[in-house]
Amino acid sequence: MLQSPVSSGPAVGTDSTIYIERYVVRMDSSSCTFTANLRTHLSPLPQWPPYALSISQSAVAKPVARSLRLKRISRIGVNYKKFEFKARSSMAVEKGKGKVQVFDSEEDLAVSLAKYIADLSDKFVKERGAFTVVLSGGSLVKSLRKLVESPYMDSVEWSKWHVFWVDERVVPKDHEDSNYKLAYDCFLSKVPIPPGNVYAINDALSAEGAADDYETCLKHLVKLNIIDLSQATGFPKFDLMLIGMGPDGHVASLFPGHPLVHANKQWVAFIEDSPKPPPKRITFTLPVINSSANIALVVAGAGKADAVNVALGNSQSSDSLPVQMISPKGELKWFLDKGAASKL
Ligand SMILES: O=C1O[C@H](COP(=O)(O)O)[C@@H](O)[C@H](O)[C@H]1O
Repeated sequence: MLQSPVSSGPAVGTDSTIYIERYVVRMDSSSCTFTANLRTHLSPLPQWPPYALSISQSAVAKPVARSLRLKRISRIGVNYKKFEFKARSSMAVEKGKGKVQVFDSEEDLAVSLAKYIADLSDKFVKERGAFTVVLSGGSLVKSLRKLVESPYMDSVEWSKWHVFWVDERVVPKDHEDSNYKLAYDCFLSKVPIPPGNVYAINDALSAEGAADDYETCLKHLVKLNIIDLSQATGFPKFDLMLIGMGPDGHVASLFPGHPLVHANKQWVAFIEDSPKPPPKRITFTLPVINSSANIALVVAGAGKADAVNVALGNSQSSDSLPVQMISPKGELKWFLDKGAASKL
């Protein structure tokens, strides 16, 4: 089974043939599992808080799906092969609300996402000596799996990463609903990010307390220049937010029709009546999300096609879905698989 480009990822968006230097061929599956011994994993958790130590409709063009032609050319050795490779994604289409890329499969999406994240990591580490990354829960985390493979495992400067959550369920960190646990099992436990750079919520507090505590922590990290502050908005400016979307068009824990969507004062808000269980959660507010330097909206699966169509299609619907309210000061990039883009 083809797993990861070793020396360069497949460039996308052109008709041209792309030469991939080599692919690692493995028979095992890379999907994450949840069989880890959490107690062991949770033992090195950092203290909390760690400092006591977020189309122009006329411009919409239908993405053109391209087919994969994979032809083996030659290679020495068992694991390394050279392929003639046709890009597996459609052209990147510029829309008023960002750049949209549609991939033939979620696997191709994951390959491109890894390269995008690694490139941004390089850029920010060079520019400011740190990389602030905000994760979502849910299906987004599985799409990060290529980052824990070659070449990124060795090339990314993990020690410079600072990891946050755009939303978190107020449950113990070893609970199946915890976004922290999901990220830990699938991603964080496999990369050498210093535990003190992983900012989980204080799960001993109420939802309100956890939101206040998280906001206090963010403010402290702004003072330390670990997180940038947007001069334009006065809200924190994260280097990259990796945001998933629910089938109903919710992002973070901002749900359609919920008043929290309009919260514009606080950085971190709490919710105790989330329509999606569990009910108690904390979430970044939209002004924080939209102050990001970069946002990747990662959406896979036909079950989300309707919401994607509302957000990016030609329908004249009003701004009713939270995902439509993502409009960052920085760059917005959509990573869609064919299923998610099937109604565009
Ligand atoms: O509850 C949540 O849902 C969204 C979407 O999850 P998905 O599994 O449909 O991708 C997620 O982005 C968010 O972080 C999470 O708390």
